[in-house]
Formats: sequence, structure tokens, C-alpha cells
Amino acid sequence: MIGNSVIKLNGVDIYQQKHLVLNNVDLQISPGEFVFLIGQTGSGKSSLLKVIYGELHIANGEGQVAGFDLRKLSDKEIPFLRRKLGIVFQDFQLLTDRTIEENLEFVLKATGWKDKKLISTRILDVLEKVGLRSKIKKMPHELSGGEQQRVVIARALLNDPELILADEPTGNLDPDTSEDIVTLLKQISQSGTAVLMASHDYHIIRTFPSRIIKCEGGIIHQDVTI
Ligand SMILES: Nc1ncnc2c1ncn2[C@@H]1O[C@H](COP(=O)(O)OP(=O)(O)OP(=O)(O)O)[C@@H](O)[C@H]1O
Repeated sequence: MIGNSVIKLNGVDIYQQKHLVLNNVDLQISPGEFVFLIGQTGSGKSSLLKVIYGELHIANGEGQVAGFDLRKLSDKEIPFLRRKLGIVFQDFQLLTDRTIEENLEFVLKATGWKDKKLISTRILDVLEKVGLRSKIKKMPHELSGGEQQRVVIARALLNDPELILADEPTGNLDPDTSEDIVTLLKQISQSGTAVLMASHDYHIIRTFPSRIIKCEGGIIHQDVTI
């Protein structure tokens, strides 16, 4: 954490190839904050998220995320930054050929966990948090879309992240299930993990009054209302 921020960007320019997508971005997000990221298609939301998880480099300015300096981030360090982040996208991206338990075990082993007992306890802990302990032995296709998204959130929580980045996490879900997912993300933020959630869903955004930032016209607008 940087001072009291999980994300701190100052004067950052974000390019896709030679195209300046967002100009002079200032953004500060504190532990436990829940923030919606809105903006029209092509306005730069995904590009901003990519900067935060180290997929896009910053051209100018200063950027720190979960204690990592984005200007100095080497390719070797990116996996370590990602361990401090939980990433939740619209497509669930669960491995379809293995159970929920095996999906979670796969991520833990890939991030250096070795002790079998600790692995199984951690898996039960995160499934408990998302209310899916009873589904541990199921295959992804045996779960509903909302349940699969909960598993993805459980997966994002495995390494106890400082920040969850969610890019349209309710994009494939019906309205009630979407509300359940955002309720869960809100609860997670209340326990100290910051959440930055990109969304186009104004119904959801109105249902969960929160700080809103907006990409528009090549800049970020802070604390907007809709
Ligand atoms: N890999 C890429 N190469 C070149 N340009 C890109 C690339 N990815 C995105 N862009 C461009 O960058 C701009 C911002 O795109 P970005 O995906 O960040 O928008 P977005 O707000 O996330 O849109 P959406 O809501 O559709 O996901 C767009 O003009 C887009 O065409």
C-alpha cells in the first residue's frame, strides 16, 4: 500500500499503440473503497484497468498499485503485482475440464502454494465467502452463470488481494443475479479489499450508490453522478 492508497496515479498518459486513450490521469483509491468505472464503449475503461494490472505501460506520470511502481515494473515483477490483485472479467474463464476445487487448486499451485492442508483450507475459506462450499466437487457446467461468477470471485480472493478489478462482471447475468454479484463485491470491499468495477449497467450503478469515475473525451472525470 502507498500511504493510504491501493492505487495512486498522477499525471499518467495511457496509449494504445500510438493513440492517446486517456490523458493526464489522476486516480487514488483507498483500501476498502468500492468504485464504479463508467464510460462509453471505447472511452478507455479497459485500457485503464490494463495499466493497473501491468498489461499496458504508462508513458508519462507516476503510478503505484499495491506497492508496485508502474514506471519501474519489469516483466518479471508482473506476476507478483497480479498476486496482489484479484481479476474478475465478464467471461468466467474457469477451466471446464476440472472441478471447482481443482480450478482453485490450480491457481494456488501456480502461485507457489505447496502445503496440501493449507491449500484445502484456503479453498474452503474462499468458497465459504462466496456461499458455495457445497459446490466444491461440481464441474463448472453444473453451476449457473451466477454461481460460476461467484467461483471466479472466490478465485480472485485466493491470494488475499488488496484490490479486485472487475471488468463488466455482471455482463452475462440476469438482473437479480447481477445484484447478488455486486452485493458480494460490496461485502468484500467492506472487509478491506478495494474494488474497482467497470460497468455499463446504470440500473446496477443506481442500486448500489458508490463513488463513480468516468472515462470521457480522453480524460477521467472524478466523482461523477448519474
Ligand atoms: N490492442 C489495441 N490496439 C490498438 N488500439 C486499441 C487496443 N485496445 C483498445 N484500443 C483502442 O483504445 C481505445 C479505448 O479502448 P478500451 O478497450 O480501453 O475502451 P473501453 O472503454 O474499455 O470500451 P468497452 O466498453 O467497449 O470495453 C479505443 O479507441 C480502442 O479502439
